[in-house]
Amino acid sequence: MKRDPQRPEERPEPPPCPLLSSSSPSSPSGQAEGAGLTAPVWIFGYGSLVWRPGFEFTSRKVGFIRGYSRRFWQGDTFHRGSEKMPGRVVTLLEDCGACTWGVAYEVRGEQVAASLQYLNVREAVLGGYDTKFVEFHPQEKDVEEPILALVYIATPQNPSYLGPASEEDIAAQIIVSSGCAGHNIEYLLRLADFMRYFCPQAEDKHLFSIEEALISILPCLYYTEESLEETASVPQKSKG
Ligand SMILES: N[C@@H](CCC(=O)N[C@@H](CS)C(=O)NCC(=O)O)C(=O)O
Repeated sequence: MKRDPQRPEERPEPPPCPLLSSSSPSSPSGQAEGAGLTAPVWIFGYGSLVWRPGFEFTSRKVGFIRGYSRRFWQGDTFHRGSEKMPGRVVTLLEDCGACTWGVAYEVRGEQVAASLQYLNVREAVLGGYDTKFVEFHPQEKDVEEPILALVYIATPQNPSYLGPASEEDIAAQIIVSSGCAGHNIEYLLRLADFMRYFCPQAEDKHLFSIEEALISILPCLYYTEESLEETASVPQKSKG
């Protein structure tokens, strides 16, 4: 039977997450895990993880990673889309002059295995993301050294990768997509809101151009009370 990589149950097994060691209770890491002494792990989120981590964490910091740009270039047939209408979610594009802002979460003790097992399913198995380690730079200046963090990146080799498209086409695809986690519009707007409120100093032309394109297609999303009153006060053109 032809393998359909789009179907989650048929997706090729993702590479094992480096931190989910199959350590036995007798091995040092197994004993540490058993005693809840696992070393803390930092997980960097830059898409839905910034507003819906979905796992328990000890602390979190807003900040950025260097050398990557955020792009709505990953298809999604589960969380924010379907097999017939794949949604678009974000991944990272290697871009040596760029920074991507997001949130790093610190997990400790039993939170480590629980969060990594949860994310392995949500991101790797269902989302097509791989894992790698990056240097995270907290926004707070009291932390000098960057923090090593795990990040989930969807590479062009994964079967759901969609790659570049115009901001207008991406917005149009987002407007018609929804999945098990909700509408793709919510995914875009919550990420844009996160950036506006928590990283107002950061630029993200790609994200805000898509949001702008979406508003021009769906202005109702962004009418405020005042603008509706203004519109109402505009004298109606006489039908002639
Ligand atoms: N790995 C990125 C993107 C994560 C992401 O958006 N993954 C999708 C998987 S396709 C997801 O978890 N969606 C859940 C949701 O949309 O609520 C991050 O760190 O935030």
